[in-house]
Amino acid sequence: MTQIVQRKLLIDDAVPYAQTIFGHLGKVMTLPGREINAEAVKDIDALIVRSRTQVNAELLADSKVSYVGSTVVGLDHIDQDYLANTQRHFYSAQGCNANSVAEFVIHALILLAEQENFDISTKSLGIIGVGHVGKLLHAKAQALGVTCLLNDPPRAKQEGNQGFVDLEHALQADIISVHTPLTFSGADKTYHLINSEKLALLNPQQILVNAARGGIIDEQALLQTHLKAKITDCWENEPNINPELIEQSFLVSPHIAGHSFEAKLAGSTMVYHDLCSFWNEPQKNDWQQKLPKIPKAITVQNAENWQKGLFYVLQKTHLIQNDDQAIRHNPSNFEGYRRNYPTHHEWHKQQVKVTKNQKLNCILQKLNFQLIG
Ligand SMILES: NC(=O)c1ccc[n+]([C@@H]2O[C@H](COP(=O)([O-])OP(=O)(O)OC[C@H]3O[C@@H](n4cnc5c(N)ncnc54)[C@H](O)[C@@H]3O)[C@@H](O)[C@H]2O)c1
Ligand SMILES: O=C(O)[C@H](O)[C@H](O)COP(=O)(O)O
Repeated sequence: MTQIVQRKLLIDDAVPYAQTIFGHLGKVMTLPGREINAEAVKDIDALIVRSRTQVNAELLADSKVSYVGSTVVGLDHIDQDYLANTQRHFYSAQGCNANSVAEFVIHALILLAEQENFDISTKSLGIIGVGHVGKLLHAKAQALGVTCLLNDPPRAKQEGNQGFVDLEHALQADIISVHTPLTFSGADKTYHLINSEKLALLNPQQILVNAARGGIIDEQALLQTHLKAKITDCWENEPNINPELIEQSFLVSPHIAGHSFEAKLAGSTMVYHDLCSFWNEPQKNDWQQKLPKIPKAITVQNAENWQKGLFYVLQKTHLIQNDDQAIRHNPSNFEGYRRNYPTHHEWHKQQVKVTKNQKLNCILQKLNFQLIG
């Protein structure tokens, strides 16, 4: 009689619904991403990580892992050459959290606009890196009437310069938001892309957002740069973040821009589908019926203007100030807060009932809210 050997999966315990989604494929074990080590993966067939596990020879050399899935987008923690050279299958959920990040950036900017009393539609936005996140941010910013300057040399080389500007030009925008990967080599490497020389081009009226990766902006140089506002979701040396940058930032958060419920679930689902096909197993999607219901509708009444109405709606979907407060006075809470991050939903899941303000209706529609009655 042939004995069926059950496959073993080790999954970062921050992957939502790990057991529910992957359970039928084998024995599921979970560990915090930072605790996944060579000993833990020795006997594992499929390793599924987020961003906190360094996946390289040191981790995998003594293991039988043949499949590595990443339910996030950044690749700076994965030695892809090693995986390819050792014939290990690798898949990452590219694009899974792009909408979450784009929504986070727009929300942060509307919060700033309301607190500083300016009209966002009068501002220009320089988007550095126009991939999954950058494209969605561009579309949402355009919906608000914001003029965008797009910088993406790798795309410009492939597609032609039309529609793109160089970095120095993009850095002239009122607001600059960085959305490149963190890379350390090649013609377009991004490590300290925004260095002291580039920061010296900025003036005290500009706003700089980093929801991409710590290290793309030179943090030491940033600390010497006076700006209207710094919005910091990604940091050098996470989770040991720089208290001075906290103090200097208008809004801080513990690397959660991509942490909407839908984004996390999309990451898990994309890896699950890939693993099913790698193991030639049929997909089971019945777990989707167990997901939480859509949040209740938001009603906007008598908004003074479209920006105030939009701000009201955004705050009902997600109080991003809570993310700030969670670490501002207690930076050691960085990792704990993001690991137990409160659920919030993306705008396309949210019903909104608006009265009278046609412009607000139109903008909410362009931002993919569900307008009712
Ligand atoms: N804060 C978060 O929670 C969060 C969530 C998702 C992604 N991220 C980070 O954001 C990055 C972007 O995500 P994405 O899904 O848009 O990735 P993507 O690969 O779809 O897009 C990245 C874009 O950056 C461009 N690029 C590369 N080098 C560049 C350079 N030197 N200058 C300008 N552009 C350059 C690429 O050509 C590409 O178009 C990820 O690599 C990840 O590190 C952070
Ligand atoms: O790279 C990404 O996709 C994002 O930065 C993502 O939010 C990181 O996820 P983490 O494992 O750190 O929660």
